[in-house]
Amino acid sequence: MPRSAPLPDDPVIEVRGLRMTYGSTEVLAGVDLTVAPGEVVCLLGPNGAGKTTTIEVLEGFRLRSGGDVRVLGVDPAEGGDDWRARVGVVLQSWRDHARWTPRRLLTQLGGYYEPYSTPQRPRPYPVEDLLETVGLTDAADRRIVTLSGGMRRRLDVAVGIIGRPDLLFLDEPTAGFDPQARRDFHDLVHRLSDLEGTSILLTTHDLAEAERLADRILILAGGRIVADGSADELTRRVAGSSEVRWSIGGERFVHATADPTPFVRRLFEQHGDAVADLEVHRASLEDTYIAMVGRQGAGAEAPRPLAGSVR
Ligand SMILES: Nc1ncnc2c1ncn2[C@@H]1O[C@H](COP(=O)(O)OP(=O)(O)OP(=O)(O)O)[C@@H](O)[C@H]1O
Repeated sequence: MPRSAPLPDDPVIEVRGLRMTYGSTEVLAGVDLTVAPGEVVCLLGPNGAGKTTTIEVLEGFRLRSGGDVRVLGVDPAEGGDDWRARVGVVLQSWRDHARWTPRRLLTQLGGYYEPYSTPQRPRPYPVEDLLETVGLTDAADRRIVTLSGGMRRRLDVAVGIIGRPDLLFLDEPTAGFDPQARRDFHDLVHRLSDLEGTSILLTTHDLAEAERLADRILILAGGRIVADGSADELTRRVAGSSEVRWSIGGERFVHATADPTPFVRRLFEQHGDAVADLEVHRASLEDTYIAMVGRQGAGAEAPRPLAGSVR
């Protein structure tokens, strides 16, 4: 049945039952995910979980084995030039045009987007602005082959956004970035999302980065999405508890609780000034991630408590 034109509030990505097998190996066993317009969603998962595979199917670079996939209302396997012009891609590694300069490459690529410019979304991004935005102004006329790894990566990001995409895919965009470059990149993602309304799906192994950037985090493990929510939601849902540590008269205590405030209040009501060395440790996204992925690996269903009460 033909689909009607997508509405502005339709999901930019809608995936149901995505499957991918390489030979006899099933990598994706039924992935469901949705990305709303303007959302920044981060896909996490261990090495080999299938994050790049998922992203490349959505980009239209890989043919899936099964399932229903819509990106900007179109099946990426059938996306035409006008669809592709609305999608920005930053691959894990991109090695081409080594003898060109960043300015020449971006000018050339930008030209391809001109026919797809609209009053709401002028295309391409002005090259000088973009060079400035990604911090490559001073390197704009150097041959690409002479750029450092981090500068190459900035150029990769610039290539991904030169067409002012509605939807941007970023596969491990900050691998090899120094802390300053990483912070600049995070600012750029916020700007793209807040000012340009760009929807973004990114993969990373840096959980602090996921926490800082993502409106929503998806964890891919065992071929499926095993967790979907904001960093706070996942931490509460999966780990479910904070850890309170204290000592009284030199003896140390630990207690796990979902709600540490009333627990600490009672502790002081009972023991007053005798309570020393008080620490409240909220489960981190890393605790949550390890619990989720570990649970998947063990095939167990019950949440694993982070800490038990010793008294
Ligand atoms: N073209 C291919 N042919 C056969 N197997 C492949 C192919 N591409 C990927 N794989 C396998 O599929 C699995 C998922 O790979 P993928 O690169 O999607 O994982 P990933 O989650 O992105 O991993 P990483 O975090 O290490 O980048 C891996 O076991 C990989 O070896």
